[in-house]
Amino acid sequence: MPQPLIIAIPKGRILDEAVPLLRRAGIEPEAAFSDENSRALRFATNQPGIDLIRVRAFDVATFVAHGAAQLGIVGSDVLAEFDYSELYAPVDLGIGHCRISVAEPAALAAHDDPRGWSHVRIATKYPHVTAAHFEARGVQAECVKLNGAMELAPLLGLAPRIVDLVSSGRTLKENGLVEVEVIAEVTSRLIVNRAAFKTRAEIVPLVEAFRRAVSSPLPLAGGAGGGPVTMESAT
Ligand SMILES: Nc1ncnc2c1ncn2[C@@H]1O[C@H](COP(=O)(O)OP(=O)(O)OP(=O)(O)O)[C@@H](O)[C@H]1O
Ligand SMILES: O=P(O)(O)OC[C@H]1O[C@H](OP(=O)(O)OP(=O)(O)O)[C@H](O)[C@@H]1O
Repeated sequence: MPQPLIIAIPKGRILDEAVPLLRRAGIEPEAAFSDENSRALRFATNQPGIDLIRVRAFDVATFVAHGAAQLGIVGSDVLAEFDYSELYAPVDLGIGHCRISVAEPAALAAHDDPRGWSHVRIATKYPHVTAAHFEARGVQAECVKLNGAMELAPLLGLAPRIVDLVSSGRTLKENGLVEVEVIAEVTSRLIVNRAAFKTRAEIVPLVEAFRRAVSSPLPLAGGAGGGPVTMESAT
């Protein structure tokens, strides 16, 4: 009996959108998976051949790239920051919509001209994405790495600008910042470890089940062809 496939799921805000998608792909996690009070990190599912782990968003990519998990769900922001060659991202899951943007205080933006920048100091959780974005147009970016609450940096003089995720824009607004450039649109992707994809035959139908789950807004009926994957049908 092969080891169960492990799918890494981020425990932050993507979790709520990921659970219905997992269900539509035929994967029903045990009850503790959606229980915020549970301290467990690895969970069984209705499929004996599939387990889930709940980890931090950035760590999903690390677990899957190193083969500790075979599949995962992760934002394209994280993929862009790490650029792991061991990862294959076959399905855009259409969840976790946001964008990665440059923002600065409204007062600075009022007289700022991004075309005149030659050097910028930026507080961000995404130093590689930030450096690559500015380098592409000949601007040197000096990054101060933060793991959250980037919006505080301009207010407290840590860096005049930030690069962070923006969705409704509420966080920027409530901290007196405005978006001045969009670097990239972000959605969550299904990722697969490339070596596992070649050696574990059951991954192909699982990827197809996710593809169908994205294109079908309703729970998929069981049965051959359009139904959710089972480990029996997958092998
Ligand atoms: N405001 C948002 N709207 C939509 N999607 C978002 C938003 N913020 C983050 N995301 C997506 O959700 C992923 C996880 O973000 P989240 O904010 O849950 O992580 P986090 O809590 O900062 O991570 P951690 O605490 O684990 O370091 C991001 O990588 C991104 O793809
Ligand atoms: O445009 P909005 O809809 O306000 O969303 C943007 C906020 O969402 C994310 O933070 P999150 O709430 O996940 O907190 P964290 O990054 O500090 O963990 C992001 O880092 C922004 O702060």
